[in-house]
Amino acid sequence: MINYKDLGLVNTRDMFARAMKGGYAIPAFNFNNMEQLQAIIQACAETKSPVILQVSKGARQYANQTLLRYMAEGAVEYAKELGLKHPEIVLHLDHGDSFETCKSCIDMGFSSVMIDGSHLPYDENVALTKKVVDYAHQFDVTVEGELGVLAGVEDEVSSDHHTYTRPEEVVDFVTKTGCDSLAISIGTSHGANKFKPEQCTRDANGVLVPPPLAFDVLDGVMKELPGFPIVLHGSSSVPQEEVATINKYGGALKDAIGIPEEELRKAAASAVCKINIDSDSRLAMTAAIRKVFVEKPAEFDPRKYLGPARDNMKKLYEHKIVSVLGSAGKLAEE
Ligand SMILES: O=C(CO)COP(=O)(O)O
Ligand SMILES: O=C[C@H](O)COP(=O)(O)O
Ligand SMILES: [Zn+2]
Ligand SMILES: [Zn+2]
Repeated sequence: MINYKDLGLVNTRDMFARAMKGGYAIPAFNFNNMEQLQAIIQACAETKSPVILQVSKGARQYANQTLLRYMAEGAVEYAKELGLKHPEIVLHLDHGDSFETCKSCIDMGFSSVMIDGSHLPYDENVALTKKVVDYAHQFDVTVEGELGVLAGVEDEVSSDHHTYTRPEEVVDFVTKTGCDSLAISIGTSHGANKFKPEQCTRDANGVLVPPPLAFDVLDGVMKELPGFPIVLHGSSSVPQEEVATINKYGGALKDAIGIPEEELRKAAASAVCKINIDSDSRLAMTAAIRKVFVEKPAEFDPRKYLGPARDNMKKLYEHKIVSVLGSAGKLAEE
């Protein structure tokens, strides 16, 4: 049993309270490998931003959960080396799928967990989330629950149909479970193809324009739960210049489209305190690597393509922090 506080990590409580007051959101970036983690920490150190490092089930399988945990511990020291006296780094389990997974993360030093019972019948979601909260809170670990189903991977019935969060359920859910934040569904989804072309319109230049998010649902939730931290999953913007680079250098991404950054700015200014971004980092990494492979086909030192990939991800993370989420300069102590 290791407590995250001994690793220099923090939970989300204070971070979210400040983000709520200040009208900005904390970036939640997924990481699976060293270059991604370096890019995240470099971006946070330069912008003096708090950050949530997310580990998914897929990341645990790919990289090993113990190794990722030690990498996050190392990230605290790395952030200090880069000049932050008091880094604020959360190590968070993304989409925890069982009590056992959440417990094992808490026991090895995670400071925050998501228990995703959104696909379960309501009462089962409540019971599972409460069980995780009761365990987590003994160690001051914060818990994110979820109500509503995101389109796509979370929605196994059909990807056409998604279920927005029902504002009339949120007070009951939060009261019964004691969760610290709530992920909601208002039209975002995971991956780089968030909308079908037929759901979109086209602007004067023929560029796809996605349908707007359901801000009325977010408003409804905020009315029911004033001051409660809300989380948005599936919030990559799918930068079209990265998509174009990937396709120029041999990729085959079709109809890739994300959430316009203007909508994320609006969400960040509201009760949305955590914005999850993974796909954009994957696109930035892939674009940079493809470019090197095509332009320098004789290169075989991985540092020569993973280095540019890291730089491109760092640029993306900084952009999100500074120009979209507004978390730059928001550390509690300098
Ligand atoms: O929600 C996410 C991780 O939980 C990531 O969403 P994106 O696929 O939009 O980056
Ligand atoms: O929620 C999804 C995240 O982007 C993690 O994705 P993954 O399950 O492929 O690691
Ligand atoms: Zn979910
Ligand atoms: Zn997610």
